[in-house]
Amino acid sequence: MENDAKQTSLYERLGGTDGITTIAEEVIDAHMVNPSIKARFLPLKDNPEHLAEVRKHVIEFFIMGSGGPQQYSGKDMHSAHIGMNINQGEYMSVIDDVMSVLDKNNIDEQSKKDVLAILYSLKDQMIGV
Ligand code: HEM
Repeated sequence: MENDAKQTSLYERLGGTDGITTIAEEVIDAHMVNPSIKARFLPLKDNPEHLAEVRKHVIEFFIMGSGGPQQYSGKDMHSAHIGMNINQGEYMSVIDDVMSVLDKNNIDEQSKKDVLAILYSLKDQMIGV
């Protein structure tokens, strides 16, 4: 019973801090080469300090959002994406990249569904804002 998926936090199922750090890094790397959204992310490479900060925030966000022991120190999702006028297609591309990286890291189906539900719940904070 203790090892039942429902008893294990999403944070643990994603591999804890080390696993989530890898996942978050790979998601950002995937965005940088995804033809539909790379134009949004490639400019971050011009400012490595800022990119390092964004990477740190994305890692913290995943850890905190999955129930792990991490305070998120970045902007709220509306403030982080305001003025970008992100559309549905771009939002789906981000989700696609996340799901591919979860597959690559052998994350189970239930955990993928849990991540999808969290990302979906944030949709209105970043689309068209
Ligand atoms: C559910 C989906 C998403 C989540 C959870 C998410 C999460 C985040 C987080 C945590 C940050 C860091 C904020 C900070 O440093 O304070 C960030 C930044 C950013 N996001 Fe998203 N994001 C999502 C969707 C998108 C989409 C669809 C796009 C555009 C295609 C996008 C483009 C960006 C960019 C360009 C930045 C860097 C902003 C900056 O330079 O400060 N995000 N996102």
